[in-house]
Amino acid sequence: MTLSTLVAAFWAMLPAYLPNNAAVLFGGGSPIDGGREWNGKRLLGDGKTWRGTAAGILVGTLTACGLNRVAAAVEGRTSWSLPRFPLRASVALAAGAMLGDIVGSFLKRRTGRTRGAMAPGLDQLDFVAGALALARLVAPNWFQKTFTRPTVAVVLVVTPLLHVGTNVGAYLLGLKDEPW
Ligand SMILES: CC(C)=CCC/C(C)=C/CC/C(C)=C/CC/C(C)=C/COC[C@@H](COP(=O)(O)O)OC/C=C(\C)CC/C=C(\C)CC/C=C(\C)CCC=C(C)C
Ligand SMILES: Nc1ccn([C@@H]2O[C@H](COP(=O)(O)OP(=O)(O)OP(=O)(O)O)[C@@H](O)[C@H]2O)c(=O)n1
Ligand SMILES: [Mg+2]
Repeated sequence: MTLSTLVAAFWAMLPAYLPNNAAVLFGGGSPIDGGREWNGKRLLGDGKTWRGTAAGILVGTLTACGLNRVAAAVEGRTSWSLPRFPLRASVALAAGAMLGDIVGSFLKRRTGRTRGAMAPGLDQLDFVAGALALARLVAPNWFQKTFTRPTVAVVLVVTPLLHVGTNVGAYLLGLKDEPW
């Protein structure tokens, strides 16, 4: 795991990382499932809101646009490979992260976990699966160039660490009711 692969993986994943942070900061309001239940359990729960999802997609897409400008500004001055994000890849990473997180919540409700309950592994990787799957679907050539096997391996190892770290950080700052 070289530093260059670490940087490329983190860079490529930022448009999928920051949507989760944005949803924490700007989320709330009407739940996506409208309070609907299935077999006596909520479809998604109050933790998945329209505002949080929209904020996440917007912030993730804007993050990718900003990273493209940073990459252009430092081009030639760094040996690191800083991927550029086509618009459809940007939106796919951000929307896929939100969609993956929503599917994670759907599965958590089906297993009887209440909103905010811990689901180790699922909590840390549901949004990664959604982001990578949607990006691969809508921008296959870009995806293949950007998410090489080593990069995906780094993403799968490093993301849970970052996820736990930022959740604990947000909990300590009073931004989340639980540190996961
Ligand atoms: C990484 C380690 C070991 C320690 C990190 C400590 C740290 C960075 C604490 C910051 C906490 C904080 C206040 C962050 C601000 C954003 C925020 C409100 C985070 C809360 O979100 C937590 C969580 C929500 O996801 P969930 O709904 O699925 O539970 O976020 C999940 C984390 C990820 C999706 C992956 C990790 C995310 C990042 C590395 C992005 C963090 C980026 C920033 C804190 C801003 C820095 C910006 C750039 C461009 C580097
Ligand atoms: N699509 C989303 C995702 C997250 N959030 C906000 O971000 C917080 C943290 O997200 P997460 O940990 O994924 O939700 P939980 O509250 O833990 O709910 P669940 O058990 O369904 O994961 C949520 O409580 C909610 O306030 C939101 O509004 N909309
Ligand atoms: Mg949670």
